[in-house]
Amino acid sequence: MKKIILASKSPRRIEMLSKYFKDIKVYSSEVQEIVNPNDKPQTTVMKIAFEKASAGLKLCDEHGIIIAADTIVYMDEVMGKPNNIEEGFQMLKDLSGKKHSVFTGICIIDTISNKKVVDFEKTEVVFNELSDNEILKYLDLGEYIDKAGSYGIQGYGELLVKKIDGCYNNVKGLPLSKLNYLLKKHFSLELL
Ligand SMILES: Cc1cn([C@H]2C[C@H](O)[C@@H](COP(=O)(O)OP(=O)(O)OP(=O)(O)O)O2)c(=O)[nH]c1=O
Repeated sequence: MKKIILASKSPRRIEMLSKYFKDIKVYSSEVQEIVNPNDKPQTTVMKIAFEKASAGLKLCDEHGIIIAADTIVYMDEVMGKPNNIEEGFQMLKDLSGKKHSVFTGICIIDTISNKKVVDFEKTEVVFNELSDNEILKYLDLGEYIDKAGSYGIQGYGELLVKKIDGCYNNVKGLPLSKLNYLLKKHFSLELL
């Protein structure tokens, strides 16, 4: 069994992957997440996931399957992680009562064969109408800080969400079904 190497510091990604692979190796790949406004959102997340996996490849000193991902919220423009509470407030105000898309790019690299696969998943999310007071109460909980679009669907952010169409884990940052599909198809490996 090949070693699974996760090039991500995201606690959600570590937890989701650890459920299926007992002994994963984690490398925190610090890459500058550059967004070209002319790129489609799926191109943006695939490019960044590729950069993260490539940074992981440079850092790691053992062979295995490197997995990296990048998640953005998209509504007319890319929403990454907020830099401060004011940005968090503005993002949630913009998302209030509307539909947006969450894109996650995945990159998988086999360090021995050097095979590289990049793909993405998209989930549509509809938000409830949020009053300013509700937004402020949510921000006060602090969970917005390290999340694209300033919310976490897996946390108190569940109360902001009216409905979703697509993969739930994709919104959390790692579309496990798509990952399983890609591992099976390209690397003869599967989660179960
Ligand atoms: C929309 C949404 C995002 N997120 C998270 C998933 C991602 O971790 C994060 C977006 O940031 P990313 O840049 O994708 O990832 P990261 O910085 O957390 O980790 P790394 O670069 O080391 O891999 O937002 C949630 O946890 N829940 C949600 O509902």
